[in-house]
Amino acid sequence: MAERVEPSTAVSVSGLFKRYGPRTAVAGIDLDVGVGEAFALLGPNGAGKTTTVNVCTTRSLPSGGRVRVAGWDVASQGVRVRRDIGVVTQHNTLDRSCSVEQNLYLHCRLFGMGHRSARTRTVELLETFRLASRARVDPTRLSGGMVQRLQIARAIAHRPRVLFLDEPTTGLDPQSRLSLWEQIDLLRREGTSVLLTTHHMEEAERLCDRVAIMDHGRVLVCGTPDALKRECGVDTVVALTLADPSAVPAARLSALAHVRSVDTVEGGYRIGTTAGQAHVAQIVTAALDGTILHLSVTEPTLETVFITLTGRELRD
Ligand SMILES: Nc1ncnc2c1ncn2[C@@H]1O[C@H](COP(=O)(O)OP(=O)(O)OP(=O)(O)O)[C@@H](O)[C@H]1O
Repeated sequence: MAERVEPSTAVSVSGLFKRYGPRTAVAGIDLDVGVGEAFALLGPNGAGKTTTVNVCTTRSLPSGGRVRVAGWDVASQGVRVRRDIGVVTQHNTLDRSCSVEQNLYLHCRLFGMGHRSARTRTVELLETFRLASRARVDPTRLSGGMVQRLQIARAIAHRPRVLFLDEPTTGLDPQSRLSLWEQIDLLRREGTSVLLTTHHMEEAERLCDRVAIMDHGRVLVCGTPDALKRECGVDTVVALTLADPSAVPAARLSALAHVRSVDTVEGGYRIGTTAGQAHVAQIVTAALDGTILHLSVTEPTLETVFITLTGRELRD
């Protein structure tokens, strides 16, 4: 009988390294996802998010470190891990030779359910994921949003303890994204632990209790979205679009009191300040030479946190 540690965490990653030949994809990370928690790995392309998920879901072996999922060790207890997880990868892995309902039914049978329970579960999932009217159609005839709903429905059909979602809404239109977020909320309320990867900061913030920001195979920071934003040292972000940005040197803005960061963006600057909105006027005055076309004053986001940490934008 394989040894199992009753998990206090859904996912426990300790000193994980993953190398592909000379390339280090994950450079020694530590993470814990609590039972019932929704956790996001947020970062740009190539940060190491998918590699981390691949190790957690036993698709690839760690080069170093230890990973436990639902209490099982991914390297030595892979079969046990696989029974306790649901996985939605970045690719459409639906069986195109089967109908929508058969994709669900066969998954249930593969995970050991009898005919009757598999039928009942299939009907329940079709209803929950609003796919009942498409039950008999071929998955190639579904919209992108429906494909993702079906992939999630299938991933949770056997009631896994931990659900892994790799970029679940990439490529979806805003309405389908919102609808998928509602489905993920539902799973959360039912107590499923969720680890999702995304490069979409609103998604991380909207869906997850905690976020780890990754870059170049490392975790830069980890915490609740509110804590990360508080700790980034910026409380107001002023975005300026100028007719002539060259007339306003970045150094002039950086030299202003309470300005913490100045990033050059297309057509202007994004300025992080530490003095609330009280000092926006001094920024406006300093930028008048460039003729201001647009000005916005917002609170920091996870994007601000990423920029503060790396000097780069999260989006490509
Ligand atoms: N099978 C592989 N062989 C070689 N290098 C790989 C392999 N898989 C990933 N990498 C490299 O490891 C690094 C991390 O990739 P990974 O896919 O984990 O990043 P990511 O954050 O998930 O980004 P994306 O959103 O683009 O998938 C990248 O430099 C990538 O090229």
